[in-house]
Amino acid sequence: MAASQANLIPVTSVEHFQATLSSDLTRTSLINFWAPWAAPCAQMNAVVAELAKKHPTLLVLNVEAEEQADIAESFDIEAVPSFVVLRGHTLLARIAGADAPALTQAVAKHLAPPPAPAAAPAKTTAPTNETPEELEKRMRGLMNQRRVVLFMKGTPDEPRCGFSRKISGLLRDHSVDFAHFDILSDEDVRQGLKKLNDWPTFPQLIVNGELVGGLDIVQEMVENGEFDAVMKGE
Ligand SMILES: N[C@@H](CCC(=O)N[C@@H](CS)C(=O)NCC(=O)O)C(=O)O
Repeated sequence: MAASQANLIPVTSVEHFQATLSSDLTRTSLINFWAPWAAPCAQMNAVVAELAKKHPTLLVLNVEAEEQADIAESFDIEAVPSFVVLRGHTLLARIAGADAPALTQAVAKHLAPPPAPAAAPAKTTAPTNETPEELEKRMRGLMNQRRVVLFMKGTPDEPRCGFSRKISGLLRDHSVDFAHFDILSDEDVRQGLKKLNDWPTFPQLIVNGELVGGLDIVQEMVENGEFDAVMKGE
């Protein structure tokens, strides 16, 4: 992604990132975590470029999340696009997903003096009155909605994590008929499935209502020839 603005900088290394941030600790910065394969990132990169143009005092750092994995990890970035607003090294706001109005608002709010006290906003969880039993029943329903179900970040057309992108691509390449569920849309299911299936990460691939595994397991199954038999029940 080319930088067309002096205040819009593609980050090339951890050292570059730290040096650029540290050059003025009073400045408000917007960090844009993106990936070249994610369509929502292309839209948001355009929004970010507009924000850089509109606010010349804002420092905008574009970080390609998988290429600069150390930086992404240090901000606990779990999916792209994700954004962090900082003043110096102080975290002012996090925005997950392609939410242009929220991003625009956060930038406007934190550019305006006086600086708000540092606060990491809580992740959004849909309010729910579900009991643990009801949640388990709902999760089991989701796991059994089709023979093969993929719990992933984003959707097969718009994945929001490299692992989810690879596994959904692999299922499509092998013509597997599968349903999917975006766990970023439901924090209760996201945390609940980790416990129910005793598996700490996503993607989670379910066949006949049972966890088969994540990307590594499925890739192994392709390599050792078990994949088609398990996925298609051959
Ligand atoms: N090696 C794992 C990689 C999956 C992974 O590390 N996923 C992380 C990042 S996308 C995750 O789901 N973390 C827990 C979470 O975000 O709730 C696999 O084979 O699937």
